[in-house]
This record gives sequence, structure tokens and C-alpha cells, in this order.
Amino acid sequence: MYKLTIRTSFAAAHNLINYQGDCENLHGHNWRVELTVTAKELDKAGLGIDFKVLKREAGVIINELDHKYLNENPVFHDVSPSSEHISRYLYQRLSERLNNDVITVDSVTVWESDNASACYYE
Ligand SMILES: Nc1nc2c(c(=O)[nH]1)N=C([C@H](O)[C@H](O)COP(=O)(O)OP(=O)(O)OP(=O)(O)O)CN2
Ligand SMILES: [Zn+2]
Repeated sequence: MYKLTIRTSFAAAHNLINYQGDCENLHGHNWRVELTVTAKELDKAGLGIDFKVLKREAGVIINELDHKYLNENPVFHDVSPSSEHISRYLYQRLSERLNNDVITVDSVTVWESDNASACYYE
């Protein structure tokens, strides 16, 4: 088995809901996202999956969040747009697009600062 990881990022605004403190107010982050997939086997070029494909597929989903107010996204209407929920959302969307007989999304880690991240995996 192989684990492959790509990194990307997006900038967005949010406010936590059902939270008491500064973060209930509108503010923003430059979130960094790490996507890790497992590959059962390699192709003839020695690749589990081309990093270009991972970046492209992650980009499709990330672009929907980039420079947006996350609380306005229907996904986060009833769910606070915490790093935990963002990582779970990205995991689910990317699993739909990438999982096949060879490739499985392993985890999505979302960093909201240099020192704080949330990782979702199943
Ligand atoms: N488990 C989580 N905790 C917090 C989340 C989260 O998504 N998951 N989010 C926040 C807020 O988004 C907030 O913006 C972060 O605030 P804070 O930790 O205070 O970040 P700062 O960059 O301001 O760091 P400090 O140096 O601690 O001021 C909060 N918690
Ligand atoms: Zn925040």
C-alpha cells in the first residue's frame, strides 16, 4: 500500500455557531488543506495516482469555498463551519470523486493556522 499526499489552500470567512467567544464573530482564515489517499497498486509509470489529478480534483471542491463566507454555504447552515466539519465535508466530497478499486481517500487535514488543525478519516 502507498500513501500519497497533496497540499492546497483556500481563504474564506466564517463564524462558529453555538460557540461563545471571539470566534462567534465574523473572521477569516487562510486554511491549508492536506489530502491523503491510499493506493493499492501502481500504474506502469509507477504512480498510485498522478498528483496532478489529486490537485485538480481537490481544486474543484476547494474553489467552491475559496473567498466565500462559509456560513452561507447550505452545507454549513445547520453545521458550524469549524475545521473539523470542513475536513469532514472535504473528505466526503473527495471520496465521491476519487475512490475506486485502487484509490481510497484516507484523510483530510485542515489547518486554520500554523498551530491548529483538524483531521477527518474513517
Ligand atoms: N477544535 C476547534 N477549535 C476551534 C476552531 C475549530 O475549528 N476547531 N476554530 C476556532 C476559530 O475559528 C478561531 O478563529 C480560532 O481562534 P484561535 O484559536 O483563538 O486562533 P488565533 O489565531 O486567534 O490564535 P491565538 O494565538 O490563540 O489567539 C477556535 N477554536
Ligand atoms: Zn475561525
